[in-house]
Amino acid sequence: MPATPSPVVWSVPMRTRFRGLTSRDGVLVRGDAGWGEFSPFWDYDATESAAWWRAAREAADQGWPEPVRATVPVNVTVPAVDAATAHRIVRASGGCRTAKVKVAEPGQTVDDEVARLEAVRDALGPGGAIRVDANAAWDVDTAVARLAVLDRAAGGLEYAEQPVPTVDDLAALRRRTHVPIAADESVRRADDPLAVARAGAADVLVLKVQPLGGVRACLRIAEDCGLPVVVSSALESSVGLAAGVALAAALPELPYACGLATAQLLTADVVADPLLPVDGAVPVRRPVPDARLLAAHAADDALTARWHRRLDDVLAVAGARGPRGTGIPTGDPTGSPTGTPAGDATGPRATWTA
Ligand SMILES: O=C(O)CCC(=O)C1=CC=C[C@@H](O)[C@@H]1C(=O)O
Ligand SMILES: [Mg+2]
Repeated sequence: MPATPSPVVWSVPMRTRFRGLTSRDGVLVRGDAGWGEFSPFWDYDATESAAWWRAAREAADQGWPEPVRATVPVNVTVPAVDAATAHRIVRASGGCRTAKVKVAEPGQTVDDEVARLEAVRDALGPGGAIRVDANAAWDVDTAVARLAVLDRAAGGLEYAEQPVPTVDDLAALRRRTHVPIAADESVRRADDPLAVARAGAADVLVLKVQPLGGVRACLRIAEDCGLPVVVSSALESSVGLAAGVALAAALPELPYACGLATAQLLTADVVADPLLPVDGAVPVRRPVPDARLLAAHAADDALTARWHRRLDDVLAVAGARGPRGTGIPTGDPTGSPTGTPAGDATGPRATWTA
């Protein structure tokens, strides 16, 4: 049976608006080691997106380091939804005992956040862990005041993720709150991902495989930063999520549940066996794209062309290799020795010039 040509552009609606997104799209590329996902958010330019491409090529051409564990504990991710919906999401999470709750959503109030956190605590029970993510929305004074309120509402916060924008802000906030601070954007969008650790500005580092350039790059950050780390997704399909799971599986220490249950935020997936939590954990495995699902969720011509142009820009900036490592990326008519998807051949044949 002919395999699905690589690269393939996919698009899937989100179950709930998250990060301003109502749908998620990206590119899957296949190499000798299997399938990789290149899916930088559209606000990342070609220079920043080069790391995302390196992560995809690592997955496709090299594969990942050996795991030291067979399952990865994961948190449920609660978007900026009403209290009843938040409660339902936590209860339907597949046994997650940690919840990350979005706060500081534009247009919402502290009362919305308090109600959401109280509902999440009720759904989790007293033994659960609750963390919040403000995506750098507050100034330091606002963060000091707001974290005190949200800590009470949650019945105790495990940590607050990127409450404020800069490394200096994180350091200043850390001196004024007892809530532990996790750095996310200050790691993945920084020229030096270790700067926040060297500044003593965080208690935890968030590692996302695609923005940081791959599993091995993240393992080096984890080794060098001298802080506990938590793995989190970039809202990928299960093909891309598998890289985050591989990172979490290879880390010597895993003190926190990982933000890798985000397949739950998508209405569909490109694999027949999505990476979803069972009893609060995701198994360490590498799902293979399903040809029929790729066809069902193939991006339209306009979006496919947009991704073609984007990858041309990234390849030009980064001097990166195209799909299949050739430098002249073309549709791949042959099957891959590993990771050949189930089903009959489908999907658009794409050709990209380097
Ligand atoms: O960490 C999680 O629980 C899920 C992933 C997640 O929250 C995010 C993924 C990508 C970008 C952001 O929207 C957000 C984050 O800031 O961590
Ligand atoms: Mg974050």
